[in-house]
Amino acid sequence: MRGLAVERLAVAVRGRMLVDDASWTAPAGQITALVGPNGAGKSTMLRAIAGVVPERASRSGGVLLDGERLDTMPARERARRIALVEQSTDAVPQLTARDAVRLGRTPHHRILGFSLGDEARVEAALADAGAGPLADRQLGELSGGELQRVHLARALAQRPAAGEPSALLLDEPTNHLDVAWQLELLALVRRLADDRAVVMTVHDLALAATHADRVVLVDGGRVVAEGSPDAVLTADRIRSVYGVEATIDAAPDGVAIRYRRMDA
Ligand SMILES: Nc1ncnc2c1ncn2[C@@H]1O[C@H](COP(=O)(O)OP(=O)(O)OP(=O)(O)O)[C@@H](O)[C@H]1O
Repeated sequence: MRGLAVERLAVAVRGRMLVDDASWTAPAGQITALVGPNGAGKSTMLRAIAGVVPERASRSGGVLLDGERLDTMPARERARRIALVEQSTDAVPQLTARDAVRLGRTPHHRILGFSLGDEARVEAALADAGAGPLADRQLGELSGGELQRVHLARALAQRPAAGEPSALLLDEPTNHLDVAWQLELLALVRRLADDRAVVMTVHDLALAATHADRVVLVDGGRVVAEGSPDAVLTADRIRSVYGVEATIDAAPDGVAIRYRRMDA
């Protein structure tokens, strides 16, 4: 399969399973939404795929990109293929947005360092993520949504040349974004998914059902279901995983979901 395959991934800290025997796929050319309650293990899964695990954690299982094992690949090579955009990347406040995005090109540097081609990729990534006007601002003075766009630009700058297998992992990318920027971001993510696997964690199940091609539902570190949004996001599953009643309706431009408490 072209894309990402997660095979029996497990992450444990002091005997506690944060990710528990999780297997799922994210085909290239599609957007896969990773959904589940707070603490379900979504961020831990994305980080483990990118090769990052908590201190003193043990990890097992495999991750393949286009059939090639990522977990045994040298870190630099893996960093060229997998870009992870996190909710709260430890940003250096004095860095300008452009410099932060330049860091995304680091895994591609050869001995001579930054090339003109790298500069062009940085400017294009800033523009694609809607962060062009922010390029000379310092990270410490940006709003949450502005910072989110800079993080996305950095991941875009990191991606390899077209045609090379790659995956983009986005942890709550719509967080902090106003509605207009959410739609911009989702359109951009759709374009990026054209030739790569894109995985995004989201809490908004209607957004996942409307914009993702596939949904992976996790709970307690385990995969509860995976497949098309309408197969995975049923009222029964939402009740058993989130403990709320849901009414799911087809809307002209996607899916609308209303929630109420079980005892209401
Ligand atoms: N460094 C760590 N050490 C120990 N436990 C951790 C660590 N990081 C996360 N956890 C625990 O792992 C579990 C999964 O956390 P994770 O952040 O992956 O969940 P999530 O699904 O992304 O949640 P949310 O929707 O709230 O962001 C949680 O119980 C969390 O407390």
